[in-house]
Amino acid sequence: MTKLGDVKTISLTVKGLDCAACAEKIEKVLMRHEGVKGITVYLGAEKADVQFDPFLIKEKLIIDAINSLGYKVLTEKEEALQKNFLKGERTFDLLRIGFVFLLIVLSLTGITKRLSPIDIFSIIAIVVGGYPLIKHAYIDLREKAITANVFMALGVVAATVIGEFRSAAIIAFFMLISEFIDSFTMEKSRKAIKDLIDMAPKTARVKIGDTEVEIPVEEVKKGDIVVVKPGEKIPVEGVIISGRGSVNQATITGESIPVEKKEGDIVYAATINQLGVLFIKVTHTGQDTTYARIIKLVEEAESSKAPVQRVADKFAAYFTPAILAISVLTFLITWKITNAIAVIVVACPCTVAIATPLAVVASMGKAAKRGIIIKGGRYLEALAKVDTIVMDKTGTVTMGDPVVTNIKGFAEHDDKEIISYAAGVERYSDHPLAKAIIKKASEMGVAVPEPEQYKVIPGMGIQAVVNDKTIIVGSREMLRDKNIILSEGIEKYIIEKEEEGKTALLLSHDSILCGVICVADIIREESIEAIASLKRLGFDDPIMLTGDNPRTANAIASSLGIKNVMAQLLPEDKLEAIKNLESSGRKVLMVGDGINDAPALARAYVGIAMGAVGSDAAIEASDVALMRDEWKQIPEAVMIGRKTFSIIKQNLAVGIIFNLVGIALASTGILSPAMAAVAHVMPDVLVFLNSLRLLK
Ligand SMILES: Nc1ncnc2c1ncn2[C@@H]1O[C@H](COP(=O)(O)OP(=O)(O)OP(=O)(O)O)[C@@H](O)[C@H]1O
Ligand SMILES: [Zn+2]
Repeated sequence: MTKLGDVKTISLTVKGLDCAACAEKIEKVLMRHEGVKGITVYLGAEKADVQFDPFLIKEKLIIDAINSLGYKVLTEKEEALQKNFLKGERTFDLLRIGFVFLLIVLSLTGITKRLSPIDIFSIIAIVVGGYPLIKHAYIDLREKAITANVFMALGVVAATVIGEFRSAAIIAFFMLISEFIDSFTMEKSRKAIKDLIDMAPKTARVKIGDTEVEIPVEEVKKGDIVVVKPGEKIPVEGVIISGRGSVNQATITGESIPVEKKEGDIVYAATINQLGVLFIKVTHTGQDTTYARIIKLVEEAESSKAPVQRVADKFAAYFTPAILAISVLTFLITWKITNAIAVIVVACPCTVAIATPLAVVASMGKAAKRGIIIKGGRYLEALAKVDTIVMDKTGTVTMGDPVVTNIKGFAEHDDKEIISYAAGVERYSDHPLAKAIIKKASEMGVAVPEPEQYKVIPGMGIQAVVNDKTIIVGSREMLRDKNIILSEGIEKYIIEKEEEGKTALLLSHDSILCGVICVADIIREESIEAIASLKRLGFDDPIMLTGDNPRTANAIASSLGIKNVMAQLLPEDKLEAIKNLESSGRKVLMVGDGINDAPALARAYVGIAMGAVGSDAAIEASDVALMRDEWKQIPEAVMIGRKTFSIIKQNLAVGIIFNLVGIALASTGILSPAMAAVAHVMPDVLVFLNSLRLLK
């Protein structure tokens, strides 16, 4: 039973959304209904998520409300038929345009001047062509919205009233074309996102007893065993329990060089098994798979508007009343109704409205296909504006998979003893340094004792009781707090190792220093190249942040060509460092692995997480998630941002200049209403062609 106050969410597929104005209209109208709690419209995904109280309003009423605005909400069944449906609608549109065109040609070839067959043809054209315009205008007016539709209808009606039948027919014709282009362009820019969705597998072959049954992918449950043969798409996310394969993960990472997968490895939905037979135990299905979440992120990303779009929306809001005023003024000054009609006809708020979403949707889809998930239009714009690169050390410029390189025992402790105590202390730690020590212990065949009274000091080390001794493992700072003084010889040894880029961990028991363990992490080769290309993009002074000591940090930084290092930072200091940079006016692009630098990633102007595939936390914390663990995607993401933003600016300029020039020419009578209608279509086409460059 539903009761008052319950909130339910439905996700509707809505057809006919052409520009930001549509989204706003739906949001405004629906919110007026009692019981509707919230609504988000995703233009590119053609979706609306509606939160409502089922006690107060029925689902059907919400759908009807959207339909009554002239859109079409698809039921699941209709959605399945969507493609054919769309095709049908398109041919119908084309037929209508063709028909009106024919009538105009006929009327233009007429010889006689009297209201005769020619004008009658024109009038038929006006009725057929004008009908959808007038219908849309009526719907908008009923909602008290003065939109482009209203203008167009006004133009057609006004021209008809003063007996300019041919002009009216031509206006109707070009308005139809303009609407057609708008819907077509939005659809084209959605292509990259659509491609992603289309790649989702539909069926899975599940092993039941000794037989294999092919079932729809929605019916696969967690724990099922799915069989995937060579050349087949992997339908689910899971772990390989037997078999080996060569898997193309391009759908997720954008990288089409296949990855070798064996027992125990994770495979992702929508990737392709090129070689070998795989038996996969399902861990994630449906909306929980990495693939489904990537799609959802990209779809929802649009609701985060680029700031430049807010400016455009504002412009569009003032634009309409301004045009009406100019049109009236034109009439009052020139006393020519045709000039006033031309003004209304040439004015085109749609170009300004679609300029940004067109570019944003195209770029996000394109980037997603390459394994770069950008979580919103505003991050595309932010990527174009960042001026400072900050990166984390461990796991970001290094592999995050350190190994123990040296062990040195003092005061009669041998290597095995040192590593055994250290491993005991680190036994339950997730820190990469801890993993290195535990791995070394097992390589040396040393047992890992059980720690007690375990105390972690973040960014410093760990203290624990092992075999009745109080042991500390950690940085120099950790020991300094305990008043443990290092001899000159030990100090020299540590400095030497640190200058080689190794991290020295000190081990003490009962306030006596008894050993040093050196750990080294491998630098990612491609980070050197990527940092060099970032410098070419104008990021002259990249900054490295680390909790490690300054000597080790500097050794690593200098091999990357980085001069600016902030070392010995506690986790909260990293956040502070980003805050300080931003308050000094810098726009920071932070690169991290999303594991222990999530707050800094979230705080930065743009946070990019490396190797986010398989790490929910990293995808969550970042603004841009890289599905491939590759540095070269960072300059690529910056380039995508810059290119998109410059195309948006060009689009807006085209829209604004065309309108200004067009209105000037129309009000002075240089553009006739018919010519104005032709001119109206041009900026849309230009903006469309310009945005298509992003899909390349
Ligand atoms: N579990 C641990 N065992 C031993 N030493 C530790 C441990 N955790 C931290 N330390 C010491 O504290 C220092 C800083 O650790 P922190 O976790 O802040 O940075 P990190 O992950 O090593 O490097 P980065 O900041 O570049 O990611 C380490 O270099 C190490 O000396
Ligand atoms: Zn000792």
